[in-house]
Amino acid sequence: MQRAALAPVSHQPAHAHARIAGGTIIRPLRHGFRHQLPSWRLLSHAPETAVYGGGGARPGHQEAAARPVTLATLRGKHRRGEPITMVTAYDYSSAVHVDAAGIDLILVGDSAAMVAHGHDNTLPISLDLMLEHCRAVVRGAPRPLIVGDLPFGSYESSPAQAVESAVRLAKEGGVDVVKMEGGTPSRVSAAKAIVEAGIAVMGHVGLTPQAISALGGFRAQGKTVDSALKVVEAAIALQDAGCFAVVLECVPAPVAAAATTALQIPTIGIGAGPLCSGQVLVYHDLLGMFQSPAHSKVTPKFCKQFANVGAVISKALTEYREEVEARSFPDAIYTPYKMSSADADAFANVLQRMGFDGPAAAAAAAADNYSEKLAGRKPQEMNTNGVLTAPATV
Ligand SMILES: Nc1nc(=O)c2c([nH]1)NC[C@@H]1CN(c3ccc(C(=O)N[C@@H](CCC(=O)O)C(=O)O)cc3)CN21
Ligand SMILES: CC(C)C(=O)C(=O)O
Repeated sequence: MQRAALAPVSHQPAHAHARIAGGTIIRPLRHGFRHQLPSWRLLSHAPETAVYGGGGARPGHQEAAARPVTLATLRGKHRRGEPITMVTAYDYSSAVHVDAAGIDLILVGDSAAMVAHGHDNTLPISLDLMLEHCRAVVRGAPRPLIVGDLPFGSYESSPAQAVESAVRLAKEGGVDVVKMEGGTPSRVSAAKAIVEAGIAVMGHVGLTPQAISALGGFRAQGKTVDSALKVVEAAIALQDAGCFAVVLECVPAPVAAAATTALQIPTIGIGAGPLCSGQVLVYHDLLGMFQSPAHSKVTPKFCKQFANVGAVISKALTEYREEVEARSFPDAIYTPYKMSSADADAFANVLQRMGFDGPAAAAAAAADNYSEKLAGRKPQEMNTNGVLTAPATV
């Protein structure tokens, strides 16, 4: 599939990895792997209709026509003043939904520690666990650019440690780019080292949740002149280090506006107001996944709930429980595997001859209701042991 857009070769180090080859933008990491390892060719057991495992990238599949988002796509949007969209995802099914919604970027965020694993903050998640989340998301979303979050403890010690961890996210996690928190000189050096290693970096300033200990909680940043200047300066330093974009988290709108105007690269806001180049929200927050009073207390107030998915899930689960308890599920429609009545009779006879009278009677009674001769007809009432209590009526 020939991709149409041709990006100008950038002078910026962060963009250097979007190579041009024969008029086609090659995504060096995730899509590079896909082209080397086409699962539908190498796996003889892959069904013709394979969907899991990246069916979307398969030639001839309708989604193969969709052009994957690249750094060049983002640069184009930013140049034209078009907002950039980003959402977190942590697993295959959420990634499928985010891809289908046409979102530009997926962040496999370390917020997974909280929303997927139930921790109170983002510190506990390991690089190995982040890699599992990244791999699942990559399989679900062939179109968006995928950002892997460097977790706490995986990049602070040295630029070498940062490069090592970023390489693992790209190589083992299959992500396109990485994100790291902070704009102090040591973080800027780490960002520069990762970019020089050939992996594009998204910066993250303002509220950096991995610094919860030093910040004294999930607190908005940049609310005084000094701290506002620090946020903007950190963003500029990250740009100079070669970052292709910067997340601005929990800062007042004037701070975000100043940073967005000062930078040549896009800013992605969360709790930073509308004057950013793009926006990001946590998947579970925007869907309204957590409804309990305890959870709504820790849902940031900047988050709009675009749906009430948690209520839909709770209702469905409750109805399922009630129907199983009432033995109204599964009924005949959801009991699809049929035995011929001849086989069912023979089966009951064999059981009886072996001395299993109870099981023989149960099999015969079930055959009256669920064998092929009555396929699709209404099941009979069962007693509390799950045994049919009346012969089938037509
Ligand atoms: N579900 C979820 N959504 C997020 O946006 C998110 C996470 N988890 N985990 C990682 C970080 C932590 N984030 C947070 C968490 C809490 C507040 C919060 O409670 N903020 C206060 C305001 C604090 C202040 O005024 O200084 C609020 O009431 O919104 C903000 C950002 C954003 N990120
Ligand atoms: C809140 C966003 C920006 C993030 O870093 C995460 O989800 O981990």
